[in-house]
Amino acid sequence: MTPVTVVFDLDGTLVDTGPDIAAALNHSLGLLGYPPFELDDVAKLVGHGARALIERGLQRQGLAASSTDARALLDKALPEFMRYYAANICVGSQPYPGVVGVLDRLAAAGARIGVCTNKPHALSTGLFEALGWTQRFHAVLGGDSLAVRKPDPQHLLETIAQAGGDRTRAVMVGDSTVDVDAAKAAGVPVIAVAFGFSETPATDFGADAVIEHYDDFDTAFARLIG
Ligand SMILES: O=C(O)COP(=O)(O)O
Ligand SMILES: [Mg+2]
Repeated sequence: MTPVTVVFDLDGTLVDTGPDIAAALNHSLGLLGYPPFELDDVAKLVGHGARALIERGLQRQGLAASSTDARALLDKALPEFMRYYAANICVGSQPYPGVVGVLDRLAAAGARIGVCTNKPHALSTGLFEALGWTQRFHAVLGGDSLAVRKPDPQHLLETIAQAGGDRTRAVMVGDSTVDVDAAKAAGVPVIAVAFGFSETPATDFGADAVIEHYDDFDTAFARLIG
């Protein structure tokens, strides 16, 4: 039988990366003279990749995203964000409680495991190296791996394919609307985690299941995959 494929989002789903994203954002915008953001505020800006994060950060500082000033500042801040974050990729980041057990159980059961993230690919693999997780995943597709990204379903479908799986035997796990929207458009059942980075409650995403903790993963997963 075709093996089951489980595709995880990264930020806010596998790993609480908030502290290191906040440090890199505050560093890069701090160099341009902006005051630091609180951790909770940064979490609300994450989900659409590094460029969007800085754009949204500048917006919160009162700069219209389309203005010439904002674009010039973005061009300065983005390389500095990437440099600082790559050098400090796993200082305060922590896997969510119970996630290692879930990954271990899925691997033991022969599942294909993929990561579909809007985080740049190099930062994603850098984080997995720092955590000693590189061998856990059959495919990792970042926000810059394809010409499209979540919520485009192709990002998820390509992750499933590269993991060696099949769309008809797959589940997506994510913390934001872009994850759920990509999964729905791809026709893949989706579990939303309620503990990630989202401005809106996970129960509003329209996911097939919502879990508050990875202790509840196995039950939700069994119900969806049959
Ligand atoms: O880095 C981001 O903006 C989003 O990353 P995610 O897709 O893993 O949540
Ligand atoms: Mg996420």
